[in-house]
Amino acid sequence: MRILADENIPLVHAFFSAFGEIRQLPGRAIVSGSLEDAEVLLVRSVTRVDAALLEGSRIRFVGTCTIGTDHLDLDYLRRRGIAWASAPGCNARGVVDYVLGSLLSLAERQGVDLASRCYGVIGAGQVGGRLVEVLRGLGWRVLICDPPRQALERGDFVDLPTLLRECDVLSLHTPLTREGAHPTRHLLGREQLARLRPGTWLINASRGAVVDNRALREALAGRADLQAVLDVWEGEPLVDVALAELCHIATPHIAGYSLDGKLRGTAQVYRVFCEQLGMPPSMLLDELLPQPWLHELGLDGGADPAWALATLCRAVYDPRRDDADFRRSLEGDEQTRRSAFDTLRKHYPLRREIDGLRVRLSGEAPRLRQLVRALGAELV
Ligand SMILES: NC(=O)c1ccc[n+]([C@@H]2O[C@H](COP(=O)([O-])OP(=O)(O)OC[C@H]3O[C@@H](n4cnc5c(N)ncnc54)[C@H](O)[C@@H]3O)[C@@H](O)[C@H]2O)c1
Ligand SMILES: O=C(O)[C@H](O)[C@H](O)COP(=O)(O)O
Repeated sequence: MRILADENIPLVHAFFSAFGEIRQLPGRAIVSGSLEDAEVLLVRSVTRVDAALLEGSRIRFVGTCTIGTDHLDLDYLRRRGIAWASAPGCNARGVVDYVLGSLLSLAERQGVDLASRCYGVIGAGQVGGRLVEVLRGLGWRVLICDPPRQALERGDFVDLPTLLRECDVLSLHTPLTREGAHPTRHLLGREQLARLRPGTWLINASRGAVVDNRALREALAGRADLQAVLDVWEGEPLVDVALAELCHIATPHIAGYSLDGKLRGTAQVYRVFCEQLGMPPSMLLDELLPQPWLHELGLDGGADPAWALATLCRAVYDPRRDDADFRRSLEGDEQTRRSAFDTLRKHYPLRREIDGLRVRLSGEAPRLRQLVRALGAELV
């Protein structure tokens, strides 16, 4: 069996070499002429998988080691009887860590108490749902807008206008969709952005086009009170530099780039592939994941909770590091900037997730215990 894989899929050899010969290419270089006689295609989000790529090929399985599937033409795959798999939830925790790090940075810059803000989560699936749990676990006020879930469940949901009216922080976690009852392309357009409360913080770590980037640039340029954190951009890998410069944090689509999340993505697709072949999976992710370099941390029970929150989150990840690297790459001509975007992602530094952290607390410290639990770290 011949397998063609994006070169940025970690451990692809460990998981897939037993099935056949693996050839690797940069994701953007996977085009129709490069498939040759491959039967299995393993991609990440930068490869558009549709008729233009697959027509006339021998591909019979497509695996994307990502949560998002907007780069796959699923109707075409179904029509052609091509089996496919994605990796639901694989890097959700990494995105939550990114959002927490961004909130800490915004709070520090603006001298704001995070507990005093009202949070609006738009899209409460694997990522947004976990974020809601963490924020509510910290005792903060959270409103959720998720019309598809609202239509199916009886629950505590609000519509988008209510969310825009009530919330000081908006965090977007929807897929990018253009059709259906609740399309998300330009979900936040000029009209919605004009309705943001004074001092709103807007975080987008979903897909660039969920927010109208041009309208956002104009809104940020016209209102100094708004703050934006953007990990995803319309037109990636080319980014609107003026928009990036107006953002509090700007990063090259790395919110979910924890090592754990990336490896989970490979492992999840591997498991579906084994199922397709009717074979029991023999590789276990836990045996391949290295120990985190920081796996235990001690906190005094008398520590200030706000300080403890920042210390625990930043012990694992601080998005200001990625923001600084990205800003240095926003120079040069278009081609230079496109390739800098991809290079930063290809050589992304090692990062782990907060739920791999063990925290030793001295004394009773009920508030700190609640905080550690809310973050998903383990109390020892
Ligand atoms: N920046 C990154 O690194 C990164 C990492 C992971 C995922 N993502 C993106 O985040 C998206 C969400 O990931 P997930 O794992 O939570 O997906 P998910 O499918 O588990 O959840 C998406 C949620 O959005 C809701 N939704 C759909 N349309 C909506 C609308 N119009 N308004 C409000 N809610 C709506 C769905 O009902 C669902 O609950 C992915 O599709 C992907 O594009 C980005
Ligand atoms: O959908 C996802 O899982 C994320 O957006 C993922 O982190 C994208 O990373 P890429 O596939 O572009 O490497």
